[in-house]
Amino acid sequence: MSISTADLFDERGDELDSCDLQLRQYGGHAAFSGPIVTVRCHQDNALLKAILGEPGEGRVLVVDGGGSVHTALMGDLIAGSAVANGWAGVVINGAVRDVVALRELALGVKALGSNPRKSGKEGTGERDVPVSFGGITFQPGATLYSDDDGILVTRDLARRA
Ligand SMILES: O=C([O-])CC(=O)C(=O)O
Repeated sequence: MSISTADLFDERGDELDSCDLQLRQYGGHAAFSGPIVTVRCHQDNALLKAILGEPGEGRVLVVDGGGSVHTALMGDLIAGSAVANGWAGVVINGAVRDVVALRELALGVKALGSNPRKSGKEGTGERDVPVSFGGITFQPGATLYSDDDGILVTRDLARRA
């Protein structure tokens, strides 16, 4: 991504929502952007793993883990599969693990924190639904822009009409 989120907001702020949640950078790409895919899951990462095993086509997976940092929703193996499948980034309202390895990957990764404890593998959760955290809603298909300053998303077009 060539333009910073701050410059983008100055240019197009009326079309963008900014996420208030202060997520940390864990990936090798500090700046990333792309169309949003969503998943909601609580301490269970089977669905997230399946999605990141699909072709990413430059998209960004937004994961609403309900703010739980009790278990890690993604580690270096799942993140490595995201890189191999062409995902631009993963934004997690929850925790990651293998943080040293994540830093080396060609992927944007933002999360609340880290925890070495693994997640369940039951496949509970929902995909392709709007998810909300940090005071904004992430709609599947909207565009997300992320860098060291924060995260912007294009606003739901239906809501603006
Ligand atoms: O398998 C998991 O639960 C997450 C993980 O550690 C990885 O992606 O490497």
